[in-house]
Amino acid sequence: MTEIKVAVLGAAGRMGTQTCAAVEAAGGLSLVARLDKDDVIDAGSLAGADVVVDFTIPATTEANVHAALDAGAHVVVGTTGWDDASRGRVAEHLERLNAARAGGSDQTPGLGVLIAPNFGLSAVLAMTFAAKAARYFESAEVIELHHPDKVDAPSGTARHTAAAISAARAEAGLAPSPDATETGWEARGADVDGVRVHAVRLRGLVAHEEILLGNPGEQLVIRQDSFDRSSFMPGVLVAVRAVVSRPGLTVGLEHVLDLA
Ligand SMILES: NC(=O)C1=CN([C@@H]2O[C@H](COP(=O)(O)OP(=O)(O)OC[C@H]3O[C@@H](n4cnc5c(N)ncnc54)[C@H](OP(=O)(O)O)[C@@H]3O)[C@@H](O)[C@H]2O)C=CC1
Ligand SMILES: O=C(O)C1=N[C@H](C(=O)O)C[C@H](O)C1
Repeated sequence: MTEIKVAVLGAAGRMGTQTCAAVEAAGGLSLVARLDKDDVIDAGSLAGADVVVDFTIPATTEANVHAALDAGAHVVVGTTGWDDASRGRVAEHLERLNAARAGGSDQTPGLGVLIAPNFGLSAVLAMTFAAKAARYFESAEVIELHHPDKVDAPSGTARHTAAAISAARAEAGLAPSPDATETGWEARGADVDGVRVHAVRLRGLVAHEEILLGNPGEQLVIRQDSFDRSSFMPGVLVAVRAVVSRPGLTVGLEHVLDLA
């Protein structure tokens, strides 16, 4: 593929605006469609896009992905709100479409969907380091801090981080983090796969995460800060270029960056 044609969903939003500008400025990519709320997503409105990038809202992102796939496009998703069930439905959709393609005369590679809870390199590295360190610590908690216009909590990044910590702890045979709390559970944050996650919303912030790992007499703190949404753009462009040759479902930019 010489030039990758890109359509952006949620194009008028905070991330969509920056994504359109980044695609327009990038070599080898061209922006062919900007869609937002109330725009129909089909082959016509996507204007021949090879890759659709979704930065919309949790309530609509899954439906957007199915519509983009039905229009024959690969999809990069930054929107939050995904769970095992919604990811499973997208994986099934991809299997069906790609099996039909393989059986036909069309020899183009299968379609791919890349869902990345966070495109920031500092965040992807923080999650990777946390997953690697988790097996060595008795206690693990996550604090995510965001701008107060964010509609969901805990953040998709914190959910992904907690899931990775939880999997590492389970593999190492660790017991649950010690916690003698008997009252006031509402002050202990959300339970995400057995890891406590605390969400802060504060004017002036963009997107930040701290992973606290504790042992008797010591603590490891892993912290990342996105001070500006420009921090997400290199990762978005990496994902757009990668998804066209990654058939099926990929969750997490760490797989594309060979960090997994
Ligand atoms: N993976 C990552 O690295 C990052 C992910 N995010 C995530 O991306 C998502 C978007 O964040 P952000 O840009 O800050 O949010 P915004 O609210 O600024 O943007 C969302 C945009 O989507 C539009 N929209 C709503 N419904 C639809 C629809 N059905 N079809 C198309 N567009 C629609 C909104 O329109 P209207 O305002 O008119 O409703 C708005 O323009 C969030 O889930 C956020 O958590 C954010 C930053 C980084
Ligand atoms: O809404 C945001 O701003 C962000 N959302 C993503 C999330 O929920 O993890 C990624 C980043 O934290 C910014």
